[in-house]
Amino acid sequence: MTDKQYVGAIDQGTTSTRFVVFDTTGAMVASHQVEHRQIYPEPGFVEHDPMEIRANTAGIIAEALKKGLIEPDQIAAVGITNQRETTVVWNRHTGRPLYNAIVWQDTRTADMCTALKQEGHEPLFKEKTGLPAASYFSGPKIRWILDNVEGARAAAEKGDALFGNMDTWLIWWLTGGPGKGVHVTDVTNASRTMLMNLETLAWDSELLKILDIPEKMLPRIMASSEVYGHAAQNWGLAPGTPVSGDLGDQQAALFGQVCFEPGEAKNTYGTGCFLLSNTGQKIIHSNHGLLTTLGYKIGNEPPVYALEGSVAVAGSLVQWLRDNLNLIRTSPEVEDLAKTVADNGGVYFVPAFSGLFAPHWDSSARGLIIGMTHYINKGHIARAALESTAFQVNEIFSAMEKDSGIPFKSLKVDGGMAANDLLMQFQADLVRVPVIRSAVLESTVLGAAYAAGLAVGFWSKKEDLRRHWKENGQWQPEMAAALRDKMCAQWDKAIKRAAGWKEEG
Ligand SMILES: Nc1ncnc2c1ncn2[C@@H]1O[C@H](COP(=O)(O)OP(=O)(O)O)[C@@H](O)[C@H]1O
Ligand SMILES: O=P(O)(O)OC[C@H](O)CO
Repeated sequence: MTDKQYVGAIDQGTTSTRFVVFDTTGAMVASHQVEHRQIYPEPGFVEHDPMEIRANTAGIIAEALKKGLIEPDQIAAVGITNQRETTVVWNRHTGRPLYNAIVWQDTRTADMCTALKQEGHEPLFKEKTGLPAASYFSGPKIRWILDNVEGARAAAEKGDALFGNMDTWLIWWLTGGPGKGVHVTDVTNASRTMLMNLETLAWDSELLKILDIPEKMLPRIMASSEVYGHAAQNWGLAPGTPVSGDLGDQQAALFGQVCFEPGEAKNTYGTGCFLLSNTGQKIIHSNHGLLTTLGYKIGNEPPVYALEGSVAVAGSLVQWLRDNLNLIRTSPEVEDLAKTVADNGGVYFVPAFSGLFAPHWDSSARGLIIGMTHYINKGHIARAALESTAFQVNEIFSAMEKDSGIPFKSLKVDGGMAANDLLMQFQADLVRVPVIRSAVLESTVLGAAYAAGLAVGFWSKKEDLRRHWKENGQWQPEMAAALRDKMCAQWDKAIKRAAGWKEEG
């Protein structure tokens, strides 16, 4: 037990990093968030500056505590959750990254993945890691850095270069950096690398050999809730604060939405959109294009697995309407713009900006807007953009039902884009079950706080966390079945036209 009043968690997301402080009831008491630069050096490349993210993280911790009038020594423990797959390789002596972070959305390794398929390796990756050979995952990104950044391979082979996703990078710095920082990750993040064996929860030497990645550079794989190390000076935290929760953001949302039983599922609408369903201690391999992934592992308890449907582009399409087309000034304005028209006017928008993820796994697909006529105005484009998220979710929802063999009775949702009521109604119309929105849209960061708090006795057992969950809004299916089916058929046609667009090379 602890006499401290709060737990804090860092959410290192694709577009921003936030620090949130929670009390014992799971209520948010303070938070602060800053965006970081999106770096697009060429089509298909997406990078972040790891040093910028590191500096932002220190800043937001101090600012959140200041805003909430919270003293650092009132924080019992800190958790972290992160955009998954995004890959950093850095020098262990200086802490300098060898290259920018290669973001999960980046498709530069598409040809490498095609080659893995052509060489017949994909079934082994699927069987051992639950993942197809796709540019989305960390393994190919590490290999790209080793092959393309001068000196990287030699440094990795000597043990001078370390790999990490954003959790590993930040925990290493948080616990002291060069010479002191712990080099760790958790099972959920490791399960997104194409390198971890789902059964042994260890790096798989056969897969490392195929991708030619030295094991020396990989972090130690730990549970999602255990003490990894303690905060160093200069992070705005009391030195010695336990760092004790680590989950990839989508698994953190599953945990934050208290989906602890097999069959419980959640869908998070953020930059991308991710539907995860708890499958308990069973490793279920999908026959419908879903991923098998780790759900969470609490201390010494057995691991919990999940099935996942991943959508690459959801809220980021709204940001694109804002930043690249200047159709709106803020993301929430997309709802008002979409409401200026009664329907999509026949327009379908397939946002395959990073290829298509589940259930298609087509790295060569590219975005399209189809069905254009003189009648179409910006309201229709906004509406089609919002609808594209719901259509993609509907595809993974159906795949999930087919794989599990059990129809869902409802869909629990969260994430920044779930604030959009028009989208929630259209989503309910497509999936034909009630859509139930959690009162805490930031379930991601709450899940990381829960994991950190459980490890230090701030909360004694996960079952106690259920009582904190509250609903904020429900949407019932209203659309006539014939119209819904017609729209889904149009969407299928649009998807087929986006497929296979980019030539190799
Ligand atoms: N009212 C809204 N309608 C549509 N999209 C929204 C709305 N509010 C936020 N978004 C989108 O949601 C995303 C932010 O959600 P968040 O959960 O913070 O994402 P992440 O954790 O991926 O950074 C952004 O892409 C933004 O464009
Ligand atoms: O940053 P988010 O919340 O969109 O999440 C990104 C995912 O973790 C990518 O797999």
